[in-house]
Amino acid sequence: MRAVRNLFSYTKPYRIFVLLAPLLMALEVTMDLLQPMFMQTIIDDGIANGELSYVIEMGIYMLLAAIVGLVGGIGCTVYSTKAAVNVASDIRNDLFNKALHFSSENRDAIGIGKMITIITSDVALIQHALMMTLRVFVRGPLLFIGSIIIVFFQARELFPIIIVTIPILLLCITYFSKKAGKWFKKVQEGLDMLNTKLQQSIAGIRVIKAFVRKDYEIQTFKKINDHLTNRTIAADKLMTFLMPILLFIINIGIIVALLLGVIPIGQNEVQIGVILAFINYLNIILMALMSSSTVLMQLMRAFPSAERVQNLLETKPRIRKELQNESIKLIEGDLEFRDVCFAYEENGENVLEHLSFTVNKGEKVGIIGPTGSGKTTLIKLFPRLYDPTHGEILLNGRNIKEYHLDEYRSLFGYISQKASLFSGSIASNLKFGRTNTTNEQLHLATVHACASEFIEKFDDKLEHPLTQGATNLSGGQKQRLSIARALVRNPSILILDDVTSAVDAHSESSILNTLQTVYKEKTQIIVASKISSIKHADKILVIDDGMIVGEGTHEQLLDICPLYQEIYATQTDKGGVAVE
Ligand SMILES: Nc1ncnc2c1ncn2[C@@H]1O[C@H](COP(=O)(O)OP(=O)(O)OP(=O)(O)O)[C@@H](O)[C@H]1O
Repeated sequence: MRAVRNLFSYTKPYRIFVLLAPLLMALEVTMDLLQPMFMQTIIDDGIANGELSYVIEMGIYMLLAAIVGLVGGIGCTVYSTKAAVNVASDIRNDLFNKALHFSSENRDAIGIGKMITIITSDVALIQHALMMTLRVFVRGPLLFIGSIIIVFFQARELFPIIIVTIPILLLCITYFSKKAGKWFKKVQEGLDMLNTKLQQSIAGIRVIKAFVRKDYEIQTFKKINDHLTNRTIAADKLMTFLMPILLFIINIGIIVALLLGVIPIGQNEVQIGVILAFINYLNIILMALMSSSTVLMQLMRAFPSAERVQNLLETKPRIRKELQNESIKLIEGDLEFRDVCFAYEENGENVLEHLSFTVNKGEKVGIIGPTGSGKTTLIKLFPRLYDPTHGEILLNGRNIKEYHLDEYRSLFGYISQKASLFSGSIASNLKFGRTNTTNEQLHLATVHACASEFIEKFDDKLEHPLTQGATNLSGGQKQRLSIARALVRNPSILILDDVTSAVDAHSESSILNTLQTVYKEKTQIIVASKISSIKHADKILVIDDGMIVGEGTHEQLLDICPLYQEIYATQTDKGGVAVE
C-alpha cells in the first residue's frame, strides 16, 4: 500500500484532471440513475392513466438526462486518460533516469529483463489501473449506493430482496478477487522470465544460429511462454466464473420481485412500473459491482506492479554520487591502488586480491595476464564502474570516492572489450561523449583510430547510418569507431581493454604508434592479450588469479617474471610478436 501511496504523488501535477474525471463521472451516474425513475412514472402515471402529454414530457426529460450523461461520460474519459497517460510517462522517465544511474552491480543484481518489464509492462498496468479507477471505480460505487437509496424510497416493498442479494454478491466478488490477485502476481513474474529470455535470445541470435541451437531455444522459449500462458489462464478463469454466478444470483432476485408483483402482500399490490424500475436498478447494481470488481482485479494486478516500480525507484545506486564541489578537471597527480580487493558478490570470492600499484600522470601502463585473471575487472575500478570491496583507490592522494562522480568519470576515456555503439549516424556515435565537436576533429580522431579508411568508402561518410548495435559493421570496424569515439572526448586518461583484438596487424601497429606519439601526454592504461601491444609501455603489470605477479618494463619482466616469460615464449613461437 505504501508503494501505491508513493506512486500516487505522481498525480500531483495532473490534480485538475484527477478531480475533473470523477466529478464528470458523478454527473453521468446521476443521469443514469434518473432514467429508471422517469421510466417508472411514464408507466405508472402516464401510460396507466392514458396521459400522452405527460409521457412526452417525461420522454424529453429522459433525452436531456441522456445527453448530459453523455457529456459527463466523454469528459471523464478524456481527463482520466490524460491523467493516467501523463502519470505513466513521468514514472517511466524517472525509472529510465534511475536505471542510467545504476552501477554495474545494481544491473547485475536486478537483471536487464526485469528492468525492461518494470519500465514497460508494470508501468502500463499502473496506467490502466489509474485510468479505470478514475472512471469505473467512481462510477461503480456511485451507481451502487444511488440505486440502493432509490430502491429504498421508490420500491420499499422490494427492498428486502436487495438486503439479501447484495451481501451474497459481495462475498462472491471478494472470494474470487483474492484468489485471482495471487495469480496475477505470478503472471508478472512469468513476464519477467519471458522478457529475460527474449532479450538474451534476440541479442545472441547469431550465436544461436552458429551453434545450430535454434530448436533448443524455441523449445526453451515455448516452455517459458506456456508457463506464462497457464498462469494467465488460471487468473482469468477465476474471473470468468464470477460473471455467470453473479447473474444467477441477480436472476433469482428478479424472479422473487416478479412473484411479489403477482402475489399481493396484504392490501399492497406492487405496481408494474415499480417492478420494472426495481429490475433496472437490480441490473444497475449488478453492473456496478461487476465493473467495480473488474477494476478491483486490475488494481490487484497493479499492486504488485506498483511495488516493483517503487522498489526500483528506491534502489540505491551502489556507486554513490558524492556532491562535492571540488573540480578535478585538471589532474596534477597520480592514480594509486592501495591494497585493493574486489568481489562481484557480497561475501563472494575475491576476483582481485590486495593490489597495490601506482599509475603516474602521463605514464603508459600495460596489463597482461591469462584469461579470467581479472584484467577487465581491474580496469573497471578506475572509472568507478565498481568500487573496491577492500582498500582504496586514490587520485592526487585523495580517495576517488571523495570526488564528484560525473566529474571524476569525465577524466576517463574507457574503451571496453566489446564495442558498444548506438543506432544513428557514425558522426552521432563519435560525438556521444562530446557534442560540440567539429567535423575536422571527428575526422582526425577517425584517422588516429584507423577508422577513416572504411568510413571514406561510404557515400555518406560520417553520416552513414548504423543499425542497432552497429550490426552493419565488422567487429574490427566497431572497435576502431569506439577508439575514435574515446579520442574525440580528449580525456586525460585513456583505458583500452584489449581493443585491438579484432583489428588487423597493420592497423593495430598504426593505432599503437599514434597513441605513443600524438597522445603521448595522456595517461594510458592498456589491457592486452598480446605482448606486442604493450611492449613499449613504461610499466607492465602481470596479473594472475587476481594478483600482481610481476611489475616492471618489458625487459625487466623478461628477466624476473616467469609468467611473463611463459606468455612471451608462447607468443614468439606463434609469431605473435611480429607486430612491432
Ligand atoms: N559481472 C560479473 N559477475 C561475476 N563474476 C564476474 C563478472 N565479470 C567477471 N567475473 C569473473 O571475474 C573473473 C575475472 O574476470 P575478468 O573479466 O576481469 O578477466 P579478464 O582477465 O579480463 O579475462 P579476459 O582476458 O578473458 O578478458 C572471472 O573469473 C570472471 O568469471
